[in-house]
Formats: sequence, C-alpha cells, structure tokens
Amino acid sequence: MTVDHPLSKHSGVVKIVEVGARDGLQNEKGVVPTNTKIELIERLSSAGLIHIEAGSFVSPSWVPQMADTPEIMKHLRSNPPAAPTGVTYSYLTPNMKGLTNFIHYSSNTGVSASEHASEIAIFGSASEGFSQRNINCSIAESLERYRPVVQKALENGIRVRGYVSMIIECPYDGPTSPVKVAEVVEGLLDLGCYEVSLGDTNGVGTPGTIGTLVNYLIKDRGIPAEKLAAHFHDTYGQAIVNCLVALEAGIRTFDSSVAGLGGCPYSKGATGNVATEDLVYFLKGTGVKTNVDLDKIVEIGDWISKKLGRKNESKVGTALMAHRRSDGSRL
Ligand SMILES: CC(C)(COP(=O)([O-])OP(=O)([O-])OC[C@H]1O[C@@H](n2cnc3c(N)ncnc32)[C@H](O)[C@@H]1OP(=O)([O-])[O-])[C@@H](O)C(=O)NCCC(=O)NCCSC(=O)C[C@@](C)(O)CC(=O)[O-]
Repeated sequence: MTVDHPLSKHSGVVKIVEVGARDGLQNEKGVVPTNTKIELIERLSSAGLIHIEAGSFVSPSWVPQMADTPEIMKHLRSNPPAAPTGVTYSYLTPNMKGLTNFIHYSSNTGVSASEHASEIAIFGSASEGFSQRNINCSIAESLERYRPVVQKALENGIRVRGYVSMIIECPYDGPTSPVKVAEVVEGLLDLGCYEVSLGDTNGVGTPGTIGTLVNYLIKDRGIPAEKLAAHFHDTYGQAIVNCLVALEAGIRTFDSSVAGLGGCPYSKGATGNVATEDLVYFLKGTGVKTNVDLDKIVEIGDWISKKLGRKNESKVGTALMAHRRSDGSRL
C-alpha cells in the first residue's frame, strides 16, 4: 500500500534533471563510445526524462571523456526525439570558448541555438580550493569570467543554469559556510541564471546539514525555492533522505543520474549522483508526480551498467531487476 506524503497534495510535478550522460560519464576511466552515449541519451528521453545534460564544452585536456560533445550535439540536433516532446538538452560551458563552441555546433545543424531546446550550464564553487582545481580560478574570478558568457547567451536566447559545488564540505578546504554558498548562489542568479543547482559534490551532507543550508537560503536569505535545485551525490548513502529534506523545504527540481553513474574528476573519492531509479521510486512512493517511466529507467540502468562493466549503484534498479529475473515478470 502506498501512503502519500503530506507534500504530495501541493508538490505538483517535480522536475528531474538527468545528468548521467555528463556528470555520470565524465569520470569514466575507459573510453565510452560516442554511439553508446547517444543511445543512452535517446533511451533516457524515451523514458520520459525531458531535461537531460548531454555533455560539456570544456577543455578536452582537462576532461577528455567529454571531448566528443560536439558530435553528440550535432546528432541530437539533427535527430530530435519523437516523443516525448519538449526535451531540453543542456551542456556545461566553463568560459567564452565553451559558449562559442556551443553556438557554433548548434548553428551548424541548420537550426539556431535559440530555436532549439538546448541550454548551457555554468559551474561555480562555494570553496576556493575546488574552484582552483576544477576551473583554474578563484570564486570571484569565476563569476567575472561568467558575466560576459551569460550576457552573450541571453542575448542569443539561450537559457543559463548555474551550479554551485561543495555546498557542505570541500576535500581541500574543509566545511563550507552557508553564507559563502548563499553569496555564490546570489552571484549566479544576479548574472542571469534562471536556476542554481546546489551541489553536494562529495555527498557528505546529511538531513541536518542540508536542512540547515536550504532553510537558510530560502528563509533567511529570501532565495525563492523555485530558483534552487538539489544535486546530491550518494557517496555516504544520504542522497535520498537529503532529497526529502529539500522537498520539504520547497525545492522541486532534482538532479539525478541513471544507475547512480558518476563522480567528479576534480573531487577525489566523489561517487555518483542519487540514482534516477531511486529518486523516481521515492517520489512515486510519496505520491509526487514525475511523468517518468520507472520500468524503462530500471532497464536503462541495467543496460548502461553492463555496457560500462560497472556495478549498478541504484538499489531500486538492482532490486527490481533481481525481482524480474526471479519471476520473469515486468516490474
Ligand atoms: C575552465 C578551464 C578551461 C580553464 O583551464 P585553463 O587551463 O586555465 O584554460 P586556458 O584558457 O588557459 O586554456 C588552456 C587550453 O584549453 C583550451 N580551452 C579552454 N577552454 C576551452 C573550452 N571551453 N573548450 C575547449 N578547449 C578549451 C584552450 O584553447 C587551451 O588550449 P591549448 O592552447 O593549450 O591547446 C578548465 O579548467 C576546464 O575546462 N575545466 C572544466 C572542468 C570540468 O569540466 N569539471 C567537471 C564539471 S564540474 C562538476 O562535475 C560539478 C557539478 C557541476 O556536477 C556539480 C557538483 O556535483 O558539485
């Protein structure tokens, strides 16, 4: 029997941003064939995921795994998904060169970037140590670097999402102050980001620390909950309960990664995001609508884990596949 959480009455449809093809694959050691990435993205959209991070226009010497992003973008733009409609693909851009490449490859397919449903994401940090290691500049320099990027993107009709990493603790600098997180979130929103995703990059957050932070941002700093997203890694097994805390605080956008793929190349020991299967199962269990087909996501998680030769990190995916194997039934 499913008992709806009291939130289900007024939570509306939650937005899920699937980051498996970017955050999930950027740290894979072996080469992941471009065709596999494209198949993953297309299967994810066919399962009802309509916000999908498809790659990064970052320096290939910093993140070699994302070097084929132009090919992926070209393919996706010339082969839009048949269903569902309204899929948005997002690409990380760390500087003006990234945005220039994004515009170049999107206009090379005969459709202008503004006409097509694709957007960019810029990524800052709440800790200086991670900012230096990830994007080779200070927090203040990163916001200045992003200013003309966002301005040009908006002039071209391209929506910009923001990220702030290390919201709880940084492996290089130690605990992060909520005040610093708020300053970076406000800085990114002031630049023109429509939403800022809160990255617990190394998954150390707990309901206590995440709850304190999100309530500080929303209640004390007056940042509208609808401008925030939760991007929780599951390194310490806290991601789902942290999603519940964020949901209770009013956040309605959640980033997740099929099969819990992932990790950040510049955050040692960081593992994948909350698995999309676990998130969808959890939301369904609280009575919150998602429009995502759990059955299909579980199959995709099983497929990509086998393709990559890695363990499926989704508990729900693993349990439902085992159940299916034992009685041969659908999920
Ligand atoms: C920001 C830079 C470029 C600075 O790196 P830099 O070395 O200071 O850059 P530079 O301007 O001196 O350029 C160095 C070389 O890179 C090239 N270059 C420069 N920019 C680009 C570009 N956009 N696209 C392609 N090439 C580029 C540039 O042309 C040059 O090439 P060379 O002349 O040596 O042949 C670098 O640090 C970088 O690319 N960093 C990205 C790191 C990254 O992608 N990290 C993972 C994503 S963040 C994350 O995962 C966290 C998140 C978002 O998921 C949230 C969370 O969990 O917390």
